Amino acid sequence: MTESSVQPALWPAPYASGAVEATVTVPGSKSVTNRGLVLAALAAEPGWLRRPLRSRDSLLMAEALRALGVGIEETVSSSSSTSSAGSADGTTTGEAWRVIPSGLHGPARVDVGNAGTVMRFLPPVATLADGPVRFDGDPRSYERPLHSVIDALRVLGARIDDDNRGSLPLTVHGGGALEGGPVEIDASASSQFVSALLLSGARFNQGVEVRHVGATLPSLPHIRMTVDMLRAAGAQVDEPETGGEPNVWRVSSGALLGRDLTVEPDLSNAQPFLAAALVTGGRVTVPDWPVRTTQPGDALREIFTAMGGRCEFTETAEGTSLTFTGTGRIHGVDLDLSEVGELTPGIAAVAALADSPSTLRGVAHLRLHETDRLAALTKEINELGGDVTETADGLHIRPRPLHGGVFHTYEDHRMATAGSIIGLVVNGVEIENVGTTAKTLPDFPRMWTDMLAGAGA
Ligand SMILES: O=C(O)C1=C[C@@H](OP(=O)(O)O)[C@@H](O)[C@H](O)C1
Ligand SMILES: C=C(OP(=O)(O)O)C(=O)O
Repeated sequence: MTESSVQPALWPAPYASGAVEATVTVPGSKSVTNRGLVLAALAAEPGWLRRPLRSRDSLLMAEALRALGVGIEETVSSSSSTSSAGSADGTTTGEAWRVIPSGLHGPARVDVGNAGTVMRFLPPVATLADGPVRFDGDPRSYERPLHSVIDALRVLGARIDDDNRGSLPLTVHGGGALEGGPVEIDASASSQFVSALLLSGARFNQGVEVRHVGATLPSLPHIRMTVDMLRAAGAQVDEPETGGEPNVWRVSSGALLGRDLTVEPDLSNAQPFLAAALVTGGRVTVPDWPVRTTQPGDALREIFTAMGGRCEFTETAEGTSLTFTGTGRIHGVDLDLSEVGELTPGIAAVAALADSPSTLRGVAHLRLHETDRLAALTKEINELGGDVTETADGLHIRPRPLHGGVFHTYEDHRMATAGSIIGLVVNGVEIENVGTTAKTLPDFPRMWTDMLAGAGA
C-alpha cells in the first residue's frame, strides 16, 4: 500500500438520495477472457472470443500474446457462432476477437502491468517460444509473488533469469518446447500459480502434474474455472474434485481445440451494482447472469442475501437475468472468504454500513493483491469514521456512522468501487483516481452515474 506522489484527480462519489432502480449490463469476465486468450493462443486451430472484456488487464494479455506472434483480430461480429467477422446483413451484436495461433517467437517483451493473470499465466507460455521473452510491469508487480511459478518452471525444464530472485522483472529463455512432468508448488499465496501451470500444461512434452504442498489454497473457484475451460478445449485433466488425489492436478499432453467462446459477464464486477441495491434499499437487474458458472462472484447471491437483500432469476427471450433487491436493512456477517477473496473489498464496504459487526476471514493473501487490501480497507474506512481492525487473516468491522472524506485507492480497482459503494449513502466521499477501475471495468464512472440517474443522484 504505497500512496503515489502525484495527486490524482478526486472523483466525487455520487450520493443516492433514493433507492437505486436500474438494469446494468456488466462487461465480460476478466478471468474468463484472459484464460480464453491463453488457451486460444495455444490451440491447434483458430478460435473466437465473443463479448470479451476490453480492459487494461485483458488488453495487456492480448498485446503480450501478439508480441509472441499470435494473431488477435478485434472485430464487431454477429452472434452466430459460424459467421465470420461483420455479418453480411450488417447485424452487429457485440465485439468478438478472432485468435489465430502460430509458432511462438522470441525475442519479445511483455508488459504485465499489475495483472496477476498476465504475470502468472504467461511465463509458462513463454517457455514454448523460440527465444527470450522479457517480462516487466508496474512497480507493484515486483512485489507480487511469482516465485512458485518460476521455481516450478525450472523444475519442468525452463531457463529463467530473475534479476529480483523470485519476482519481476525476469526473462524466460524459451527453447521452443518444455519437457514438463511432475512438480510440487506452494500455492498458498495465489491460486493463479496452479492455474498458470495447468493452462500451458497440455503443450508440454509430458503434460504437467501439479501437487500443491502449502497449508492453504485460496480462490478454488478460479482453479475450477481453469479446469473447466481446459476440458472445454479438449484437454484431458485429472483433478481432486472429480475423483483425483487431493491437491493434485494433472493435464495430459495433447492438442487444444480452437473454441467459439462467449464470455460471461464479470460477476465480481457486478458486485458494486448489487451492493448499490443492498445499501439503498433499491433494485438492480444484471442481464445474462450465468445459471451455471465457476466465477466466484456467483457467491454474491448468497452473501448479499445473508447481508439483507434477496435475489431472483428471471427468464427472458434474451437469457437469464438476476434481480437483486435491497430490503433497507443491512446485516453484519461472519464469513470465510478464502474461496472468493476478490469480493472482500465490496463486502467490507457494505459491512461498514451494516446494523451489526462483521468478521471476514481466510483472506491473508489479499495483502499481496493490487495493494495490501486489508491495510488499505482498514485505513480508508477508518478515515471516514469507521472502526475496522485487521486480524491475522482478515478484517473485523464494527459499523459506525461515517462521514465524507477522500477515499484513497492505491491503484486498486476494487478499492475504487468499494469507496463508491460507501459514497452512495455517505455524503461527501471523494474517490482518489477512479480511473484505476480501468484494470477490469474502464467504464465504471459512467455506468455508476447511469445506474443512479433514476435515483436522484
Ligand atoms: O485466476 C484468476 O483469474 C484469479 C484468481 C484469484 O487470484 P488469487 O488466488 O491470487 O486471489 C483472484 O483474486 C483474481 O482476481 C483472479
Ligand atoms: C486480485 C485481483 O486481480 P489480479 O488478477 O491482478 O490478481 C482482482 O481483480 O481482484
